[in-house]
Amino acid sequence: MKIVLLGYMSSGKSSVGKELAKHLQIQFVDLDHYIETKLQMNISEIFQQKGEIFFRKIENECLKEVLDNSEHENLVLALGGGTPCYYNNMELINQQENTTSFYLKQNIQTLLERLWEEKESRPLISHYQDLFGLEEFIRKHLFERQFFYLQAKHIVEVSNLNMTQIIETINLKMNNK
Ligand SMILES: Nc1ncnc2c1ncn2[C@@H]1O[C@H](COP(=O)(O)OP(=O)(O)O)[C@@H](O)[C@H]1O
Ligand SMILES: O=C(O)C1=C[C@@H](OP(=O)(O)O)[C@@H](O)[C@H](O)C1
Ligand SMILES: [Mg+2]
Repeated sequence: MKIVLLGYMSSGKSSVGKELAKHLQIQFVDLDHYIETKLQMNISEIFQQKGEIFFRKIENECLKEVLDNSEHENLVLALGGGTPCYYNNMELINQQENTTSFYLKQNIQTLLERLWEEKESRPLISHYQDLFGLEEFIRKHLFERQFFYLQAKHIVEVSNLNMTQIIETINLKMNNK
């Protein structure tokens, strides 16, 4: 079984993915980390030196590579926040056999607090100098992206859940289907 986690920046995809894979004792791949290893550059360097269009192309290629790799039969895959919104990435995920997807739906306030603390590592928002500007961006961006996120097979409202509860909820939803 392949489990794909998607959602907005800082919704918890990478952290939940790592814990979920540990819990299920299966392999974990973080798509951003996979790209960084492949290119020997971090995400910020890729955006700065190669641009976002290049990043989206590599992201699409790496997604296909991970999904098609027969060594990754059982896998938790954490996407980047933008992965579902480019190319036919959601179609690739939803058409993949033995694969299910979860949208980690987080509230704006938590996203804002986390992203304000961690904006330096995220090139799309690193230039924001005030909270109001960042909040306005997140609201508009999430509104645009939600269309793609809602194509996930399952939605997990993570706002009021701790890590253990998120993992429990994912397991429950997976076993009911
Ligand atoms: N369930 C959680 N409870 C508290 N903090 C969390 C939780 N999930 C993620 N975080 C924190 O939120 C930040 C963003 O998480 P991360 O996993 O990097 O999100 P994403 O991969 O979706 O961008 C990190 O600082 C992480 O420690
Ligand atoms: O939302 C996005 O477009 C991005 C999200 C990031 O991943 P996280 O969602 O893990 O921060 C990373 O892929 C890149 O900075 C672009
Ligand atoms: Mg991440």
